[in-house]
Amino acid sequence: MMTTSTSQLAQPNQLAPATLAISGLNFYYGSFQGLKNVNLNVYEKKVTAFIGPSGCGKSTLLRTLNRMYDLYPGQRAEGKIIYNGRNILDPGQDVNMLRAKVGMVFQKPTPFPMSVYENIAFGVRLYENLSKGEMDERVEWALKKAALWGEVKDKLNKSGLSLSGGQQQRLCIARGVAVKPDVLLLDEPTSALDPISTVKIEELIHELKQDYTIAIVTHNMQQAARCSDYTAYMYLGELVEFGETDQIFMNPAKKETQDYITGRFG
Ligand SMILES: Nc1ncnc2c1ncn2[C@@H]1O[C@H](COP(=O)(O)OP(=O)(O)OP(=O)(O)O)[C@@H](O)[C@H]1O
Repeated sequence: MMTTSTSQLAQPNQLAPATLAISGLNFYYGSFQGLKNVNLNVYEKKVTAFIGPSGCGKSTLLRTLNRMYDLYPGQRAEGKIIYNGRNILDPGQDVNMLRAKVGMVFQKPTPFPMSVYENIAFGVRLYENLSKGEMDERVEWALKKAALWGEVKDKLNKSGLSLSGGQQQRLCIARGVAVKPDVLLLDEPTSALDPISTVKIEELIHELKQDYTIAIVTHNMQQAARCSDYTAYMYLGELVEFGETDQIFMNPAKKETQDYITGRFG
């Protein structure tokens, strides 16, 4: 069993190396502090779930991991997020390259208003110069990785917006995978989807973790329990407890975690 404090974090027995090692992370929306001294490892080819009540900072934490917040004035992060030996919060970090390596899928499916094929090819062209044949192969590969190829192989020239919500979300995952990232950040990826699409995405997460490190924000505790290897419970911008998912759900070290996962919170 593992316990944590926000100042000094014991990590689980390390079966996998940390792809992202977060330490002393503070985040500010102007003068409001959204994250307080967060320490956490996101382990390679594992799924890490961020859970906690609304407003606790789950999405904020996820958005620091590829510096998505940089797009918004007044938002800033302090501390360390070590990826490939470098602190990605350093001003010298190439954020476009970072976002290719640490891709993000949002709550609502956000396909570009272009064909299924172009939805994938567009991002690849930003980073690589592929021939038509190579691009065709990459598009097919990404759609297969996202378990969507069978459903769209005859609709590659149709608009991405013509797909169902669940298919659109898998298209967004394919788009993220196509640029060959190391990490996929999933921000409540099934909250806008029906139960069948949700099961498909959860199965897909299980497949994808063979190749990618995954961090997922979810409100759905069953989903966290089903999909993740590690779970981080957050409250008011602090990391309350982090550990292996089985331990967090079956034997949490902190009463606050226990209250939340058993529905006694609030
Ligand atoms: N753009 C913003 N400007 C100011 N404060 C913000 C902004 N976005 C979020 N916050 C605040 O930061 C805190 C954390 O928000 P965040 O969205 O990370 O929470 P969350 O745990 O993901 O919540 P939810 O489950 O409701 O999506 C909240 O108090 C929120 O009000």
